Amino acid sequence: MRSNTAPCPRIVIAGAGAIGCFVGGVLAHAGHSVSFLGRPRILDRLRSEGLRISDYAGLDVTLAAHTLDLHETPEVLAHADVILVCVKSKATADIAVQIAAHARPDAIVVSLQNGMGHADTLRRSLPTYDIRPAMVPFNVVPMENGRFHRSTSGDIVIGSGPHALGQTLSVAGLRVTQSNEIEAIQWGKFLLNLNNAPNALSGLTLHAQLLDRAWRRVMADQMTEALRVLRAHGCQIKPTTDVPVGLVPFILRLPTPIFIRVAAKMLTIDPQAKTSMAHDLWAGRKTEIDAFQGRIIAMGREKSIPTPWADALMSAVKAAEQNGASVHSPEILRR
Ligand SMILES: NC(=O)C1=CN([C@@H]2O[C@H](COP(=O)(O)OP(=O)(O)OC[C@H]3O[C@@H](n4cnc5c(N)ncnc54)[C@H](OP(=O)(O)O)[C@@H]3O)[C@@H](O)[C@H]2O)C=CC1
Ligand SMILES: CC(C)(CO)C(=O)C(=O)O
Repeated sequence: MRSNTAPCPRIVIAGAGAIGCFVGGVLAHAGHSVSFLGRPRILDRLRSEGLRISDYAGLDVTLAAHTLDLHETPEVLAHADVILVCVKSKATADIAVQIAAHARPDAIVVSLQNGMGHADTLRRSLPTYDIRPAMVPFNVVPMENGRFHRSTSGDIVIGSGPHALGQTLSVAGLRVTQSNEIEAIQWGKFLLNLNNAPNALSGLTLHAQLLDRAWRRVMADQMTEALRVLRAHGCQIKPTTDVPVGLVPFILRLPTPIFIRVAAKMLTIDPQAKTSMAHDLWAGRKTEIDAFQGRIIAMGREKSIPTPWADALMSAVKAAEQNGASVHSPEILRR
């Protein structure tokens, strides 16, 4: 970034989808200069309807179409002080090449993606850039007519670095903090993302899935399996909530009436929320399963730890990607 104190950096959203449109919309609404790089599928809707951003706390704003700076080609990256990478895991290497081709060398590149290792992928093409991994704790639901609704709470955390970027990006409706422990924080979120696959296969909203004990047991069992693998690798894990990670599987296995009382905070989700993988799978798009269960399978192999849950969920999601999504029961996955 040109200056440590640049009051209003130019921000480019690299990948205008659910997270990119919501975060970019909130920043633009707060007065930041924001450009959106995305696909016609999304941008055409924004051109005709504007960008509507809403959240669980009552935010509901439409940014008029003529105020939006929308781009389908990467030349816009040349104007960025800050690039927020909001593409899915598999698109990271491609966007890194585009950033390398167009962005200024002093642009700060922040990965707002789920999964581990995206900062490293970006660094391979951008070895001299200030690259910041980040963790987005909340869910954004892409809705009809160019509306993006944030359905859960939490602050974005970005890795510490030379600029007080968290402060710059914090605006009304969106708090961004910085941390020296970003990798541990990302592992904490990674554990939650292991539920993206069961949620997608269940066909349920997150709220309905959490109220179903059989699905909660699936979540608990695969989290226990993943914790064994991550601990064998010595990974530091910081939970995204006040509950220690080791306790979460126990809480998930509780009978539903007790779970509802103990985990009231976990159930504070808007009724329409589904994971990003659910949206992809049911729209016939490829998912991020390789970055989630795929990672556990690979890490398990390295330590000769069997990962039957990750294997089963991987197979079910790959089959659904190939043959079309269908509603699964928790019992089918248990076989
Ligand atoms: N949705 C959510 O609630 C949350 C998502 N995340 C994470 O954030 C990341 C983004 O997720 P999400 O917003 O849901 O994803 P989306 O698929 O909704 O948005 C990404 C968009 O970027 C586009 N894109 C990909 N490559 C390029 C490119 N080179 N140039 C222009 N546009 C491009 C994609 O198009 P195309 O599909 O054609 O490639 C897509 O429209 C993921 O890692 C996800 O796990 C994190 C927290 C919550
Ligand atoms: C739902 C949430 C916030 C956690 O699993 C998410 O990260 C996603 O939808 O990808």
